[in-house]
Amino acid sequence: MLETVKLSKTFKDKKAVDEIDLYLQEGESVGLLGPNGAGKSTTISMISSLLKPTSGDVRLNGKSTIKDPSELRKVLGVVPQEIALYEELSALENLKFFGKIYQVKKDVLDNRIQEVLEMVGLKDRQKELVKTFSGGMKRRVNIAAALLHQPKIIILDEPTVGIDPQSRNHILETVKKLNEENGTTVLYTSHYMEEVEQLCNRVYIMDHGKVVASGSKSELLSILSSEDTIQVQLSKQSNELMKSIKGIEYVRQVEETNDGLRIICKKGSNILSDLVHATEILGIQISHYQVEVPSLEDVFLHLTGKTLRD
Ligand SMILES: Nc1ncnc2c1ncn2[C@@H]1O[C@H](COP(=O)(O)OP(=O)(O)OP(=O)(O)O)[C@@H](O)[C@H]1O
Repeated sequence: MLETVKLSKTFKDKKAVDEIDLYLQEGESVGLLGPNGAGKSTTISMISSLLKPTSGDVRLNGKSTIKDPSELRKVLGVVPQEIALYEELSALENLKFFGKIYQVKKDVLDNRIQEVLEMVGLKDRQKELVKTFSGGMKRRVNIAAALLHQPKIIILDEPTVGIDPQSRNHILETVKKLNEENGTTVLYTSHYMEEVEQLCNRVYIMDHGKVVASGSKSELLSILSSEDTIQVQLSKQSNELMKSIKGIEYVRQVEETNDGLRIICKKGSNILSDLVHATEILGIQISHYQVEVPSLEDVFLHLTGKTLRD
């Protein structure tokens, strides 16, 4: 349906997006994950025809949207990171204004505004001025505006950053419903792995302008199937123990935790007996030992060396 082909953007000498190939199939909900500066917003701006790529293409049903974005504009709704609303107008007045911009027909606009207000849970607040709204409520008005022309595809750029939990839940539920009940195709960028796990059936992980991995959750988790992550609680912390564990050839990474160590090592290795041996020499007791079930967050850390909130 919608795809990017070797999509790239360079700002002066900075390659913000580097030959990205993404695709969205009709009815899918796809996550775009990456740390700050990975290139997510730049990618989204190019997909939405708000920013011209340095090279590469964006295609809707095989046709370039860079040469002619008119078809894309009809079927795409974009919720940008920045709130773009008139503070001195009510939610209703803002939506009337956006309805005109999106060229929603006059005879259906009033009904459509009520529908989208219902979707984002702001029907009973529609007459209040936007300047009196919380950040989360403003973002919900933004989402409502992007939905006015009944887009087949919606792109949301980190819609839940810095907002109250009630609005966050509303937004997540709205996006889920849009995808599952209305069949709207969704591209959702986020720092929050759990949101993407909840909402999306496929994920792209971006870092330094490139896609470093993509696939369903189970496909991404299989990246880690060659490794075990082990949490150990110890009677005391010891640099010497860290050093000795780090020195074992099948150990890939060791981190200190609040009460012990987190060890990433080759699957099926003999870490328990080596650990027992090393702690005994140093007079340290192991109070708990657990092999972790990996999460997408672990995959992300493995691929980028960063946590999502870095
Ligand atoms: N207009 C611009 N001029 C120069 N550099 C830019 C511009 N826009 C983005 N960049 C740079 O491009 C890189 C990618 O930025 P982008 O905003 O796309 O990342 P992001 O993944 O969306 O990050 P965040 O999660 O912080 O929004 C960053 O290094 C950023 O500083």
